[in-house]
Amino acid sequence: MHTPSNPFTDDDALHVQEDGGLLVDGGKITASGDFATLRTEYPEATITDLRGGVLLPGFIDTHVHYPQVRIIGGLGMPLLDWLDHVTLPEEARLSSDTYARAVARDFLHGLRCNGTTTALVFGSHYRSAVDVFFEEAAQTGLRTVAGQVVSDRMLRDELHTTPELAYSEGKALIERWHGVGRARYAVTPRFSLSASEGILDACAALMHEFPDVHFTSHINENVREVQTVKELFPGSLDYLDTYDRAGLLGRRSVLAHSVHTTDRELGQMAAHHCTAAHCPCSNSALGSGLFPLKRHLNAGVHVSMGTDVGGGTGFSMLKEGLQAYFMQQLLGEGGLPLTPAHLLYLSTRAGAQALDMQDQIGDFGVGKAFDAVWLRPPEGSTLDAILNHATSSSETLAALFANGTQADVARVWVGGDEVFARAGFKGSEVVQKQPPELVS
Ligand SMILES: O=c1[nH]c(=O)c2nc[nH]c2[nH]1
Ligand SMILES: [Zn+2]
Repeated sequence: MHTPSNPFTDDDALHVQEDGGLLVDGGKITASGDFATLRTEYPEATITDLRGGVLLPGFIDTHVHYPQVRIIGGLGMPLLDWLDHVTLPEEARLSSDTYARAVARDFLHGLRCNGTTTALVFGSHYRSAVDVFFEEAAQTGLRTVAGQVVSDRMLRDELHTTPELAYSEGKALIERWHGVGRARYAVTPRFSLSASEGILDACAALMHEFPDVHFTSHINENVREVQTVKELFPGSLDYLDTYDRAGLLGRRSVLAHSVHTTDRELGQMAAHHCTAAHCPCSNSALGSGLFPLKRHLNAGVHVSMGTDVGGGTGFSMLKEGLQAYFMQQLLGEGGLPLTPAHLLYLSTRAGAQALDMQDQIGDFGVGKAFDAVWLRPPEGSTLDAILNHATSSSETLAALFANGTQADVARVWVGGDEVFARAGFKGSEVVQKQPPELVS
């Protein structure tokens, strides 16, 4: 199942192939269709038999923090208290490269064992911890867009930098990592609350010098945060304007949360072709608010989804999709009822568009990389029972979002390379050189 078009504008966006096949060559999809037909057309192809499960495009998480994997679950606080008491003390520990490497491994494992194949990752405030992250990411084969987080006020001294250092360290990281293997760079001021105009200008200088890097930050997440930003930037029209004036907004800009965004800001986000990364579990856990999805879409703002680990509650994009659905239900008249096709789109293709990678990933179209997650619930599990009795593909997809967890992720590929296999599903036992006799 995949969504090669946008279900918010196309009622037939969900494509389902029962007993389908994908021909993969050099990591890319070169043909697709009915399995029996493909088997006749390509008799020499090695077959990976994925019956008994559902194959989806790999999930694309467009907002997630690498230093926060070990503090997931700090419930009971609003954003600014949670940052002070839980998050920033942990982020300061990444001054140690040894600690940072262990955290990076935990983080990357969390992504791939949940079926996430591409992520836009908030890095560390420490340059060396960002190097460590990219080194470890290269080992896993995941696609990562990541950057050094920069701030020069309101956090803790050891996490602050200067505009000059932000520029020089950012430049060195871009030159070392951007476009190397599956890594890309994102210029990442933490949020305007912790950034002077000088830091935002340093970020803009990097983006001017390297026009194909990405930009990401937070926006309009929490009412107290929004008020403080207003006081800190008296010359700006609103929160978005603090980034806009610095020249940071464009097609590759992803702004996380956007819960309390005004109509003026939405109009400007659309005009700049920015993406809002909706993080429903984080918004629920930190009590930030209910994301106005309908207003974003009506204004023409592109929306993707992120887990926001560790404000969010885990790496599962299935859980995130379900929470997005819940929040729209809770909004009543103001909400947008979401179908399983919307949830799949938000978890996959919408993320590819946010990263301007829609020509390479996000669906199973011919020419795309084979980035995929095979969901196969353990035999005897509740989800297994539900899927065995589902009467339509839409029911199957809804059940995956409502019940699916990490335990249901059996195999994951990026560019045709297997990056995760659950115990018992390691490649060789289901790959056969000769086509098996089909068993109905
Ligand atoms: O959810 C969030 N997590 C963070 O780490 C953060 N920093 C600034 N604003 C933030 N919001
Ligand atoms: Zn965040």
